[in-house]
Amino acid sequence: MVQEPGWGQIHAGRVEKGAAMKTFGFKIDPLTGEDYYEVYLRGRQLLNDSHLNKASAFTKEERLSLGLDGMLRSGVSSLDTQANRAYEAFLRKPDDLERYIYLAGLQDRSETLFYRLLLDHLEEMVPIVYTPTVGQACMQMSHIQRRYRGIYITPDNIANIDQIFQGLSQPQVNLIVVTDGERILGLGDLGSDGMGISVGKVSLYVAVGGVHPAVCLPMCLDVGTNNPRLLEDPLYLGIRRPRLRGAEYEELVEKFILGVKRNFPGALLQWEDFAKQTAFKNLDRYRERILSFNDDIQGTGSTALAALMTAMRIKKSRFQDERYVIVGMGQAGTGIALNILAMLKEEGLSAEEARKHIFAVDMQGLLIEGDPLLEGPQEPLAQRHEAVQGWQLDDPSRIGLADVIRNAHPSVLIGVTAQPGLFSEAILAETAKHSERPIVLALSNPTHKCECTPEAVWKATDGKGLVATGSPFAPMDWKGQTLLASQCNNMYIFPGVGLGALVCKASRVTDRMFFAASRAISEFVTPAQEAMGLLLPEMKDIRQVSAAVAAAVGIEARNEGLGRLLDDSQIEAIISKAQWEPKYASYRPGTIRHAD
Ligand SMILES: O=C([O-])CC(=O)C(=O)O
Ligand SMILES: [Mg+2]
Repeated sequence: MVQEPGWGQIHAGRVEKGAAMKTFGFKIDPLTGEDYYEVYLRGRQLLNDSHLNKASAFTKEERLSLGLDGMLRSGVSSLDTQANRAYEAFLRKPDDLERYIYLAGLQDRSETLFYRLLLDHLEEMVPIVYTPTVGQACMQMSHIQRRYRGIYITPDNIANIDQIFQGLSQPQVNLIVVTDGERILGLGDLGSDGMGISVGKVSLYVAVGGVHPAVCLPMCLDVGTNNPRLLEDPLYLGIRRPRLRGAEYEELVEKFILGVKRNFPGALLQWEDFAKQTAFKNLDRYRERILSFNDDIQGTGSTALAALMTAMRIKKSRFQDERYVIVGMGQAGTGIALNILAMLKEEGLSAEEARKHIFAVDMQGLLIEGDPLLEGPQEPLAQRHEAVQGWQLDDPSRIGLADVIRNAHPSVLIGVTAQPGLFSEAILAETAKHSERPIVLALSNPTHKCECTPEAVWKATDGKGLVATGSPFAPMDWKGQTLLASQCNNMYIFPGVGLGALVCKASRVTDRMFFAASRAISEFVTPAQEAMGLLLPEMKDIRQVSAAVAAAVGIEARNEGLGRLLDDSQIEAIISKAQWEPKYASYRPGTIRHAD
């Protein structure tokens, strides 16, 4: 008789001493070399496990050997047929939020089927499980919550972090995406409703990067919220109190990091959607102590760098031939500006020379040395007083964007402000006066927050401007030619960086690895795509782009002495083998083992 483990048995039935029972293990048959999963669940529990459930795709043999007889309708569907059935259901949903809820439900039922469907309809579904609909879902998460996914750490349970991690049933954890929900996309503090963003990023790690879904863990540090809408909402499911701050917050983060290191040594941690100050502090404090990076600072910064690299190639110019204005010194703006600074230095400019090329504008106007509002990472981006002497200003108390355009003649405009229309007709016309082929990155999301449309740039520059935007825009015909604007989103970077760092066992994620990733992305853009104005690859190629990014990261890790010592072709081969494809593994019933 097949034994179905009950609760007590699950906790007593430990595969390793001190660990909860795993639901399955990755195995290879030594005789045949076949890969298979040794499955420890039976019957209804197997059907309820999203990593293992095949539903109608369980074969007749599996139904008998895994205690499923009678629990399924007799028809056996292939994964493709299941995906067709699921697509029909998806299309029946009336709006994007309902489509999100449907896909979340599907992911809870069968990860393999969810990822098959997502990969088959990537361009249609990425905007649902990810930006922009994931934002809408996070706004209402306590109202649409279905099954829980991932792990919530709170001030009340941080002391039990080891038990919590050891209670996970997945076979291993290699990748963690964590948020504290304080700055979700451009939507502000969403408390632990922000878990949706960790879940969405993990979905892209799997679909786009090819990381195995059973080794990923979305996490949320629920440390309260300062959002009155949530605090007053009777349905809100997070901790109902103001955010933990200062030493208490830092202590919790420290215990969290130590918990991750103790339980999952070698795992990669992605910081996601923290508020700016916390984001920089955590990155700085932990990047040498744990394999980690910040997606909003480094990920977005590197995607923008890739777009700029392509633009330079199209223009046949170097970074030092351009002058840059970056408006909005949040995480993305600062990350982009620091990357440009690094490229200028790589081209041989001194820090002082490089500084002269960058005009960073925030709330207070152009950043100038000595400004008491300057934050740590912004110091090398502030202009010297001499650089702006003699400028003609609209208002002598503040140097605004229009002043910078008129006096400094920048050829690259980067907006990360969430101020729609900031790059007005007048701004674009003035820019075009001094630069025949300006580069404009209007990165604010969603669409209605964009600093300008691609069309406005092409109108101001007679179709010569090079544009990328945060949200997707339709192509445009310009004098018989099709012009395109790329979507500049960190999804081009993080899945590949994560895959490369993990597979090549990097001990840290360095800035040079991000540069290598940016180069790999830019090199993926073909001359034909460049001719249409694309600065980044097309979404349909994103899985191969992620493999190229992963290989570039692995090679750079090796070169820096931080990763596996393999030659380039070996690295490419292990990356391509590592990319998980959504298809059903074969299962063999394993014996449920008990702790001694
Ligand atoms: O998730 C995205 O689309 C980009 C991102 O990291 C953010 O806006 O915070
Ligand atoms: Mg983010």
